[in-house]
Amino acid sequence: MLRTTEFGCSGYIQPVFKKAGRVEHMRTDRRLQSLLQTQRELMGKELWLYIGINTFDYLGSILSYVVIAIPIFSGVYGDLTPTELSSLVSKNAFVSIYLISCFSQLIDLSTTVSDVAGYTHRIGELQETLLNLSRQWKDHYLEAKTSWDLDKWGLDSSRSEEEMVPEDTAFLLERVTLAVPSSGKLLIKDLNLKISQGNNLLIVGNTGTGKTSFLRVLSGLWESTQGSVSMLTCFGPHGVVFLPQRPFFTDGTLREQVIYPLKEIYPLSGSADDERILRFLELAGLSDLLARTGGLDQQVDWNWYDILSPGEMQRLSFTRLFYLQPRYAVLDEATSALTEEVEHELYHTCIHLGMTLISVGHRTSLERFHSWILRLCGGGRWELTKNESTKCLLANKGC
Ligand SMILES: Nc1ncnc2c1ncn2[C@@H]1O[C@H](COP(=O)(O)OP(=O)(O)OP(=O)(O)O)[C@@H](O)[C@H]1O
Repeated sequence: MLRTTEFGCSGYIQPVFKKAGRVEHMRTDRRLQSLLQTQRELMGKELWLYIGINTFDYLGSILSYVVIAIPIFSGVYGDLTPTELSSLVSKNAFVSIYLISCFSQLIDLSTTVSDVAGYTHRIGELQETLLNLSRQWKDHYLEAKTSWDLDKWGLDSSRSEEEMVPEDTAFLLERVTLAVPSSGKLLIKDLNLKISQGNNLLIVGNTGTGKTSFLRVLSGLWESTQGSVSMLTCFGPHGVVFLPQRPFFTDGTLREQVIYPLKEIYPLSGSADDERILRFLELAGLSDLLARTGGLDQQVDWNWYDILSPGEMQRLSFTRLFYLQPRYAVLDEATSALTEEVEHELYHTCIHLGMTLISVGHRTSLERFHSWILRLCGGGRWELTKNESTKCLLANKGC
């Protein structure tokens, strides 16, 4: 029986899947029929090829006797003794059969060659795409920007003084226009924005107005259509960490989930690291997870997506964020599965740990943690407003 995970469903989708059993059965059946139809067509074509090859093999050997029979019966070899004649017939049959076998091998070889050509073509295409991607990557991002140990952009002495950007700035956007790459739908037009330390930014707007796309541009996944986007800090604990809408988990122990994507620092980090992780698990409300896994380093054979509820997944991503403690945290609806109270606690901890937040969210309760609000209105329109009510709240680093 197929497990639900083989359909890409986590345990939390099972009830829906169970009720939709008949529909799924019909859809699977339809796909299977289409697969069988393709196989039938393929077999139909291959059948004629194999009939041709085998007929050539068998009839070819008979044909050699027919060919030699004509001169024998027409008297061309009338002066040969029966022994010489039989030797001639067998020699002729041997040569013919050898020739036919060589032809058969050539035909077999052509099938193999066409298979190899197909594979080579695919590998070639993959290589070409990878080359193009790496070329694009090199064109648009300095190698140093992707490094975790990047020196600050502001310290680059090759830049003139006018070009210098304050060290506490993470992103600088100049006249940025953004459209969906596949459809060209305009999302943001002519946006100027500087995201610097201590200025938390909340991005709001209706569904599909481009909030997540804007974060994609900040992270460098998408390019802006016009204008320039500069990321002036590095990815990682000393710079910026992105928390996506759907948390990402690797396979492995609880510690590996928390410290991801760091791996090498453990076990050098020692017991102080354990204490930090335990504290952050507690702050994120996940102390019970330790009992479920049997310890930080206990190997587990489950898929983390199957055993955690959506809310627990978001709490675990926050544990990771607390552990990495970056200067900037980009949160894409990172608390959508949690209650307002929990959201309040998690945001409070982030601010307390000194992070500058760039959040996407729909709840108005988020506004209190952000000093700037960028509202995307659709069709490229946007509004950037200062949220005065948070002044003392953020200054006190508490709510
Ligand atoms: N990978 C993609 N390929 C093509 N179009 C995309 C892709 N991702 C998003 N879009 C389109 O870009 C537009 C903006 O999507 P985006 O996810 O940024 O919206 P959003 O404001 O974050 O929405 P939501 O509030 O639902 O998360 C939508 O029309 C969407 O269909």
